[in-house]
Amino acid sequence: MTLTLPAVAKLNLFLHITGKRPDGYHNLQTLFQMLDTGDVLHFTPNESGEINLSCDIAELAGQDNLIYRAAMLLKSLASANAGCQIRLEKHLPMGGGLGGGSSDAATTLHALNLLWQLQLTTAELAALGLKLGADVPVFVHGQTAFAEGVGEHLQPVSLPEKTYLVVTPACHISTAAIFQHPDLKRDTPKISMTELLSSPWQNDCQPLVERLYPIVAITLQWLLEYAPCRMTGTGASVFAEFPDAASAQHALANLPANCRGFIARGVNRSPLLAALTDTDYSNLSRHSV
Ligand SMILES: C[C@@](CO)(OP(=O)(O)O)[C@H](O)COP(=O)(O)OP(=O)(O)OC[C@H]1O[C@@H](n2ccc(N)nc2=O)[C@H](O)[C@@H]1O
Ligand SMILES: Nc1ncnc2c1ncn2[C@@H]1O[C@H](COP(=O)(O)OP(=O)(O)O)[C@@H](O)[C@H]1O
Repeated sequence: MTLTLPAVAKLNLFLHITGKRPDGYHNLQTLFQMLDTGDVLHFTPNESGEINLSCDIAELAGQDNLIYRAAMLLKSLASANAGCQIRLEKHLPMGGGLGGGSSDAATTLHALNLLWQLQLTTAELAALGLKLGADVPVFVHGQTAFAEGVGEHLQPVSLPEKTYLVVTPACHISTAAIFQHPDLKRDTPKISMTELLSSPWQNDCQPLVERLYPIVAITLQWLLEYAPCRMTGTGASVFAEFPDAASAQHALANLPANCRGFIARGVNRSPLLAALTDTDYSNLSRHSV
């Protein structure tokens, strides 16, 4: 049998950097919006004791993929012959501030927890996920949430479910390079979630990224013709909220040549969480190998 599960994207509706920790990581206050769109992963368990990852994009099939690394974290808790063939259908732009790699890792943790009958709780999976990346826990929990710390202290938030146009200009931005940059604004005062939710939303990385990557600034100027817009994460993707899919489609039809774009709906509960809670997987492992 094969278990197929989604791994959706996120937007940072706002992203404030409130300080730098002694270990070099930064404390954030951010609002993670789950989208209904993303990658798809297929898990076929076996008793080979091996993890095999395949993907049409050859560079993603290696052992540095977050999917492989997530599987190896669980492998150390499973029986020696626990194995799995994993196929990644990659749809999300990579390195675009949409969290695609982190989301793939979170879906992998849930899938193998089920298939190998490890019975880890969501909180335990999130703690394991944090070893892989600051963005992994929010995808493990699968809820639109306000986050603090490096993104691991999460408080679910219920937002109106809006339509977004997400646009990714053709440039690759390293998250680490933005966080290391001396000009990054990293002293935004920490304020309460209630105050944040009712203040204008901004991304502290955006001014620096716009300066270092003019294509991001140009893309934001283009999108601003249609709706107020912002950058997600450390970029390069930008997004705007639209009243309906038709108006988002109108902007998408005029996308600049050097950009990719897609329309997605914001959701309070990710499709992964919906699949995990709405499906009865209790018989899964008996039929799985
Ligand atoms: C900034 C955010 C906002 O959602 O998004 P992205 O643009 O990457 O999607 C995330 O916090 C990114 O999370 P993630 O992409 O998992 O980052 P990680 O792999 O943990 O870290 C990459 C590098 O960024 C820096 N880093 C990351 C997170 C953080 N809170 N402080 C940091 O200083 C560190 O230098 C780290 O070595
Ligand atoms: N499953 C994966 N999907 C995408 N990228 C991955 C994956 N595993 C590792 N990576 C690496 O992580 C980097 C950041 O990926 P991604 O999560 O898409 O971006 P971001 O953190 O900006 O949202 C990629 O450039 C790629 O080298």
